[in-house]
Amino acid sequence: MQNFSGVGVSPGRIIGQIRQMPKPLIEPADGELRADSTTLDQAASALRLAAAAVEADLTTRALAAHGEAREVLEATAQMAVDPMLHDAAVDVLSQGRSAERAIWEAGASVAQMLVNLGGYLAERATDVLDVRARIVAELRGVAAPGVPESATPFILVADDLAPADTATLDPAKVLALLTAGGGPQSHTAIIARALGLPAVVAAAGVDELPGGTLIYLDGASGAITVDLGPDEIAAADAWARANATLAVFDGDGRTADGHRIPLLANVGGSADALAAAGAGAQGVGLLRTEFCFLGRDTEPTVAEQIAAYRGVLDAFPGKKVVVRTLDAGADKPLPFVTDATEPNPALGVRGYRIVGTSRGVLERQLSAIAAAAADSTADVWVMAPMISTAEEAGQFAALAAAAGLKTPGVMVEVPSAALTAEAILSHVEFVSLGTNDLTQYAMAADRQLGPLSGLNTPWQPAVLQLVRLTVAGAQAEGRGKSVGKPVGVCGEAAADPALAVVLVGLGVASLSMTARALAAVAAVLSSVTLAEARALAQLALAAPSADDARAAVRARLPLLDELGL
Ligand SMILES: C=C(OP(=O)(O)O)C(=O)O
Ligand SMILES: [Mg+2]
Repeated sequence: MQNFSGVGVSPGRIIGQIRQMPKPLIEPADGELRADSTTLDQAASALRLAAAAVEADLTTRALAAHGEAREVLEATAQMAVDPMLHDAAVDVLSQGRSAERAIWEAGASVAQMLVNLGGYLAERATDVLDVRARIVAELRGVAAPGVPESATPFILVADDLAPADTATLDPAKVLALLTAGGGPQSHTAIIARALGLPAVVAAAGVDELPGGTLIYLDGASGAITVDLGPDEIAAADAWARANATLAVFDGDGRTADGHRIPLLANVGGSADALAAAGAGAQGVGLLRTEFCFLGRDTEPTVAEQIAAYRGVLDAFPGKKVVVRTLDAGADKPLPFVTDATEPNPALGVRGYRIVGTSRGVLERQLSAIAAAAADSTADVWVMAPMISTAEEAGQFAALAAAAGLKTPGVMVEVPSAALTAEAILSHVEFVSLGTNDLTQYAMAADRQLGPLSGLNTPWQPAVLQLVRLTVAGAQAEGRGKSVGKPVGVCGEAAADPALAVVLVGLGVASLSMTARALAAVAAVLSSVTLAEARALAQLALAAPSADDARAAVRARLPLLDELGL
């Protein structure tokens, strides 16, 4: 059978059987009619049988689950045989519609009714829609939507994974992720790194592989091998051994000659923060506050915000925590601030820009951050996303000061900010490079698109130059002062151990990443002196292409191969 190649986005070499994520269910056509040969009674009983099968399946899964997951599955199982849903479907059936169309329409009207009732019941609307899709799949004899069930661990293969799919992944069951679509900064890639799962994206054709196929996946090189030999078995064994040594970070990021580089964590809420603290993170370099409120239709109250931020601060007493104000828009829309009709959301009202369109939201958020900080021993820094000009940085600093926050900073994730870093830093205390967006905007390549993954890498010469210019801007701003203002990195580039060394060589003062990457980055960083890191940075800057830069640096970091990174 043919081998495949994609873009490696989360390292790890693994052999396992694949399970295909079912294709998204297609809605039964509006007006789809029942076959003439099927009576109303026959259609109603087919519907009842399909619903009972869905109930049985969900109940079996509930029995194997624990805690909250069990309760959710039990409740969803009951929903499958809910008499109100069934009666509504029979009503539609009696108008001559097919069983699939009947349950589809009945599910929509029951879900709408729950939404109208509001509160807890409104939250059940998604369960009804999930159950309706499962019943349609059962009636059609195709696999139910969602992550497939399996008694044994497997490599999950999909076209691409949505945030809702990745949220239900069980890391004990899923060995690795492999997608035909998606890009290096897509949700699949970010979640894989956060869960520590090896992953390859943009491997065209893998979604056609038969379920159960045994494959070898290399999450660093992007290679997928279907014809396994002794080399693949040895590589997977070596990775399993090396991975065990990469499980611990001693909480002190430094180069071989003892130059300290704090290694911080990117988190989306208190659960992440607790895990990051457990993994030795020296603080939080990026709290993505929008992740605390994804899916909310309304602005969280100040009290709700204080509680969410306090949960993160409490995990890091006495340590630095950089709280980023809402970065809503583009790939992270929040209905209460995002205009869903924007023609070009990545270039739209995103991040800090909501200050001009959603009056008071930023001010209320800053006051919530200040209140949470006042109650905490954490060293709270506050940072604005999507800053394009020095004026915006100045306005943000003024708003932060008005809220009583002392350490304002901004992200450098738009090329204009990198080019004007000196002026920006005259207004704020620090900057943090968001290499995910900086790459997307420098290369004019949507960060979510697999076909553009060659452009969309922070190894691109243009992106490395923008990092260099940002550091140069900070140095110019600090000239004549006893201490300069720090430039950190909180984009995914910091989680790539080879690139982390280059960033340090370019003059970056701290690195923030998914907690899972801390140990690997710390190990590789401590294998080079600062002078060696600087030499590697020069090598990368001099390379004619992203691939050349990566290959030249990797060739001089033998530890990467030894550790399977
Ligand atoms: C860290 C970044 O922000 P986000 O990924 O949340 O857009 C970035 O753009 O690099
Ligand atoms: Mg960003």
